[in-house]
Amino acid sequence: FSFGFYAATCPAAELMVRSTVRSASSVDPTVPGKLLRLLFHDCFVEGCDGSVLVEGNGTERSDPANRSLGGFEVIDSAKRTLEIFCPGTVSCADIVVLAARDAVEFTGGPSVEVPTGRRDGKISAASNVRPNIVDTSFSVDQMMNLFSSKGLSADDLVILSGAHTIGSAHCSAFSDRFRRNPNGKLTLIDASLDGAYADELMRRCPAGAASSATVENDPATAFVFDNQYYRNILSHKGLFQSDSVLISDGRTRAQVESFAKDQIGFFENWAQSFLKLSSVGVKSGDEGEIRLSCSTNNV
Ligand code: HEM
Ligand SMILES: [Ca+2]
Ligand SMILES: [Ca+2]
Repeated sequence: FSFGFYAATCPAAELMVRSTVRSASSVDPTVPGKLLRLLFHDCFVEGCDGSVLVEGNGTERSDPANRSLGGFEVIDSAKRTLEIFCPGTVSCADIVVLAARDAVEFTGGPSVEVPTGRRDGKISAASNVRPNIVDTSFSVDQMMNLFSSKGLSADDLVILSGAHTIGSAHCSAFSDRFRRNPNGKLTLIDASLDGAYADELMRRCPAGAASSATVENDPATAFVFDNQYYRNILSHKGLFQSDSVLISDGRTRAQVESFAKDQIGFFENWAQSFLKLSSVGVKSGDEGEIRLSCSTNNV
């Protein structure tokens, strides 16, 4: 597990992932957000080992908490290219990390050099998902505990939550923060939410909205990786409860305020925290395997 792990065995590996991510993102601007979230959900369950990619009954990917993940076809497509030029060499776990790294860069975020050489895990169990993934209802304490179990700090929590500067969410992820009264008016259940913003969210997620309806995480600059997320939460327009609570806790509020004013500082910190996230529970050496297809374990 090191920088340039494929320099001898597949020198163009990072370039091939990059060009796959670039072309997929130019066709579909929702791709970067999906790829970035995929990394989070991979690394928090069994480490960054591609376990989230495996298809089938009872796998992580089949768990309801992972139903709204996307970007799998981009990973598969990069893997297909890599299998042509460097068969059996580049892990799916690395492709997930490289794709997330590129997604951030292509949307205007910092470029981060990442070590490679992660091996693909052989275990992917739906029952591992819920205990390891943060729910939007979590308190700052609960989030800090889960992050700390992955070797990540309270600062990492604030910094990595900045990922919500791109991408989108299904109505069900935040609809419990307000309620529509019979007269059509809104009652705030989560009083920390800006009323006008909640009205807008209710309009975008009307009763009987398709379950596929989505809202942008950061409506101001939805497709730009910037520090707008922190300004949103300071103005009580964090989309998830788990975003809003970051300013109600003394241990996280100062960081939010500082990143809201300082994009360069956010980018520098992002690079560090991204490296930490992408190193969680990495398998190397003779652990795991190099999958031939990202959606199935080798037979
Ligand atoms: C800290 C606790 C976190 C919670 C509670 C949380 C929760 C969520 C939820 C509920 C969604 C919406 C999913 C949907 O309905 O489609 C979402 C989207 C997203 N999350 Fe998080 N998240 C957290 C941290 C992170 C981290 C650490 C990252 C990456 C570093 C991340 C990246 C994203 C991205 C990019 C999206 C947009 C996905 C898309 O566009 O499809 N999140 N998150
Ligand atoms: Ca994993
Ligand atoms: Ca943004």
